[in-house]
Amino acid sequence: MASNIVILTGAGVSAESGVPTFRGPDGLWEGHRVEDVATPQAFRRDPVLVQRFYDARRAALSSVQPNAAHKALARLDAEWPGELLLVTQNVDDLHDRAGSKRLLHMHGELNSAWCTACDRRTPCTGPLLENPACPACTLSGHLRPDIVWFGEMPYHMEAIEDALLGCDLFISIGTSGNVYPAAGFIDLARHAGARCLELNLDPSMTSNRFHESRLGPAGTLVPALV
Ligand SMILES: CC(C)NC(=O)[C@H](Cc1c[nH]c2ccccc12)NC(=O)[C@H](CCCC/N=C(/NCCC(=O)O)S[C@H]1O[C@H](COP(=O)(O)OP(=O)(O)OC[C@H]2O[C@@H](n3cnc4c(N)ncnc43)[C@H](O)[C@@H]2O)[C@@H](O)[C@H]1O)NC(=O)OCc1ccccc1
Repeated sequence: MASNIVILTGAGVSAESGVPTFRGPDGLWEGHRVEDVATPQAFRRDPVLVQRFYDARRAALSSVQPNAAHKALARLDAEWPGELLLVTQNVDDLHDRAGSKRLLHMHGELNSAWCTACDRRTPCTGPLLENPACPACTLSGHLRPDIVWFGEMPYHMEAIEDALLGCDLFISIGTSGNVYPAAGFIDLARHAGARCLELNLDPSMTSNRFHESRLGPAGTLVPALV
C-alpha cells in the first residue's frame, strides 16, 4: 500500500476547464511558438509582446473553473494520511482554487508578479502592460510575470527532488513529457523504487518509462483513481 505520493500535472489537467494546452492543435498563442515568448531574451527583445501574452492568460483565468480532476486531487490532498506532494507545471490557479494545499508551482504563477528592482514577489490579478508600481518598493516599470521561462531554473527543485527520492507512488497527469527537468522526474521516482502511473489523453514522450499508462481525459481518469 503506497504511503508517500508525488503527483506531477501539466496542461492536460486544465484542458477540460478550457485552458489551452501548449502542444495542442492551437499551440497556445497567435502563431507564436511558446519558446519565442516564454524566454528572458524575448522579454528583453519585446517586453510589450510578452506582457500582453501573460496579461491575456491572467485575464482568462476569471472565465475558467477547476474541473473534476482538480477537485479529485484536492480531495486526495485533504484525506491522504501519508506524505503527498502535488507538483504542477501549470501557471494557472485551478489547483489552488480546487483546494489543493500540498502544492508547488514549479514554473511560477500568473497571479504573481516579480519586481526585478527589489526582487520581491507580490500578488497580481491585473495587467502588467501599463507598468504598474511595485506594491513592495513603489518603483514602476520593473514588474515581470512571476513565471519560469525557458533557460531559467524552475522553483522548489530541492523540495521536489527530496519528495521524489522518498516516494513510493509517482503519478503523472496531463503532460507530454517534452519539457525538462519535469520530464525527468519519472527517472528519479523509478530510481527511488516507486510505482509509476501515467494518466494522459495520448501517449507521451515518456510513456514507456511508466509501469502503467491509462489513456483518457483527466476529468474521468483522476476521479476514478481517487
Ligand atoms: C522544449 C524543451 C526541449 N526545452 C526544455 O526542456 C528546456 C531546456 C532543457 C533543459 N534541460 C533539457 C534536457 C533536454 C532537452 C532540453 C532541456 N528546459 C528549460 O529551459 C527549463 C525551464 C522550463 C520551464 C519553462 N516554462 C514553462 N512554463 C512557464 C511558461 C508559460 O507557461 O508560459 S514550460 C511549459 O511548457 C510545458 C508544456 O508541457 P505540458 O504541460 O506537458 O503541455 P503539452 O501541451 O506539451 O501537453 C499536454 C499533454 O496533456 C495531454 N492532454 C490534453 N488534454 C488532456 C485531457 N483532457 N486529459 C488528460 N491529458 C490531456 C496531451 O495528450 C499532452 O500529452 C509545461 O512545462 C509548461 O509549464 N529550465 C532549465 O532547464 O534551466 C536550466 C538552468 C539550470 C541551472 C540554472 C539556471 C537554468
